[in-house]
Amino acid sequence: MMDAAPASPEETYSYLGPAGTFTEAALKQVPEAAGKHWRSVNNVGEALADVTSGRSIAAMIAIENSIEGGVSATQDALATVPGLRIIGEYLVPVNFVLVAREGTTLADVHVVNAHPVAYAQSRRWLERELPDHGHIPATSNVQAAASLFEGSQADAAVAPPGITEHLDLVVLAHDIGDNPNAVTRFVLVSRSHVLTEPTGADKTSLIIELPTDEPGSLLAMLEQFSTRGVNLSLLQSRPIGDALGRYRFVVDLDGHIADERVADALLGLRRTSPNVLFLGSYPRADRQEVSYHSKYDDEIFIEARDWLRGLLSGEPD
Ligand SMILES: O=C(O)C(=O)C[C@]1(C(=O)O)C=C[C@@H](O)C=C1
Repeated sequence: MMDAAPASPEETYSYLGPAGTFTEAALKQVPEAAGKHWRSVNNVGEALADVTSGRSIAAMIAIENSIEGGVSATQDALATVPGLRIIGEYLVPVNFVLVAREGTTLADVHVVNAHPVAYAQSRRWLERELPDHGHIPATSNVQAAASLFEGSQADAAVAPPGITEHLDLVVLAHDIGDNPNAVTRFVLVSRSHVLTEPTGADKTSLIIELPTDEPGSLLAMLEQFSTRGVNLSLLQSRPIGDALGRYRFVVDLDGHIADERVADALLGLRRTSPNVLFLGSYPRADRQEVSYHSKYDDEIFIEARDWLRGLLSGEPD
């Protein structure tokens, strides 16, 4: 299965590796990926480039952590790399251990290797137990640990609990994450433009730019959702990067683009925002059915449209 080349692009899934990362744990939740070739890559950009170049059918990437918030590298890549669609969402509980080479004790640890998102989630423990430690960033949690064998300056690494199944390391401390209930949300990204079927328990992801220097434009954007009874589960701003004070908004909403209330909100956004990027509608990881007021049912929108069409074609009302 994993890393057993050669494999056709249709049979290949890219993920942040090497084996043992939380990203790999997320990919294990995808039934269609079972038994296929899993290509280990070093960063989100490489994973998405695999998809856009046709090297892989899909890539699994981390998009949000319950402690650290949105993964900015992922949000920025999705905003700028054209032709991508999110086709699935997966949740992985994240928990960390501090590992070192055989013979190391906690008193020997002065420098720690860690993925930046993992480091941010273990910061309180590290500052308490190793107050003068230095930090070397790693491309993934497993790579942080692997680099202890590759001449790294670090004495220890922050890694997933299963790391000792892959590498010959000792655990210096268990459960060093600042929050035992931390969860990372992953998305499966494909270049397919085929929409996933609505399930009634869906999420839609958008990236929206606002008109520059227009007072109230953020409120106008939010009204597109509130007037159609559409609930948002994520609203985050990210700098566009071309000038100070210019932001784009990353939005996740409850519902599918095939739902009338969501489609109507999208039409409103398209009219009022200079740039709306549709990243996809896909089943929610928790499979929880989306609830909304009955006045936003599909039939209500369809009836209103039929009424207008009738008026335009001269039918009696
Ligand atoms: O390094 C890993 O194990 C990953 O899967 C990456 C990643 C991330 O990019 O956020 C995933 C989950 C954790 O929150 C920390 C790191």
